[in-house]
Amino acid sequence: MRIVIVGYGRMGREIEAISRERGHQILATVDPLAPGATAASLEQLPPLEPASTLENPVTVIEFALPPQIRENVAYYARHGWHGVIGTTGWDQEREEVLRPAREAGTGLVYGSNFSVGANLFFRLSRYAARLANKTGAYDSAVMELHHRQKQDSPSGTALTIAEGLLQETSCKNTIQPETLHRRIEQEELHVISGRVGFIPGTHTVYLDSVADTVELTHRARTRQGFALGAVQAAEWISSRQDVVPVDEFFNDLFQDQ
Ligand SMILES: NC(=O)C1=CN([C@@H]2O[C@H](COP(=O)(O)OP(=O)(O)OC[C@H]3O[C@@H](n4cnc5c(N)ncnc54)[C@H](O)[C@@H]3O)[C@@H](O)[C@H]2O)C=CC1
Ligand SMILES: O=C(O)C1=N[C@H](C(=O)O)C[C@H](O)C1
Repeated sequence: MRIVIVGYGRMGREIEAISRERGHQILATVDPLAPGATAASLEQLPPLEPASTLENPVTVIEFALPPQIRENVAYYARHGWHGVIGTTGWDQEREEVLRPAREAGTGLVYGSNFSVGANLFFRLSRYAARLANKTGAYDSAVMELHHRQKQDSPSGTALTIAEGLLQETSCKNTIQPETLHRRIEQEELHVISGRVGFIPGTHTVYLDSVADTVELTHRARTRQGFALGAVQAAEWISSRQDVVPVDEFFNDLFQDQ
């Protein structure tokens, strides 16, 4: 695969290492600040030869920051690049961001967490919430802890977990990500964020009743799990022509339709 890496920070460097281990070619790394990047912006990148085609695609893997996501995805679509978008913090403009790729018919897979473990966890926490909901006895909440450098809050992963819980919990209909200075309403699902030290990403779902608490936790030990999943998703999307959430990649991997 011919890969361009956009965002050459902690994740970009992990992705470069894993891509090389898997025999892929890194055409360029793009980052306005990171030392060692090939170009500071997409516009400064020389034309890639040969250009991206369905038979010989360029696949971009982006783990950057959200302010320029709209321009970036439009650029990838214009150049016929397929892509993996791991950048978080742009959920509220999802459809506008993805539209150019849908119109261009390039393959694009996006998601808040590309690790196998987190994607197992999305499914397990949703299943647990479904069972708890049937009893009518359990309240729920989500808590996430990340390193001090993280810029968005709550994490994209916490929001994905929370969206899954909302789907399964009849008495809740809204995510509450703020610190509250009042009693929480029954229909609000509290999502609590903490920032400390170097934690790569820990997410806990609480299902709490008068009798007991069920706690489900996913704890990333390093960033390698995120990066390996992203490179595998890039291999998968490079021969497709649709725009899909990462869930679809994991449906194939888990053979869970
Ligand atoms: N989906 C997933 O599995 C995961 C997603 N993430 C997300 O990936 C993103 C990056 O995470 P890290 O690598 O830890 O952050 P980081 O801060 O180490 O690296 C981000 C890099 O992106 C660069 N950047 C900012 N705007 C850019 C642009 N327009 N074009 C190119 N580069 C740009 C910054 O200069 C920085 O070097 C965050 O949004 C984070 O939440 C992180 C881990 C896993
Ligand atoms: O910024 C991070 O580090 C992470 N971001 C993603 C998120 O926002 O969910 C994934 C992972 O938790 C690490």
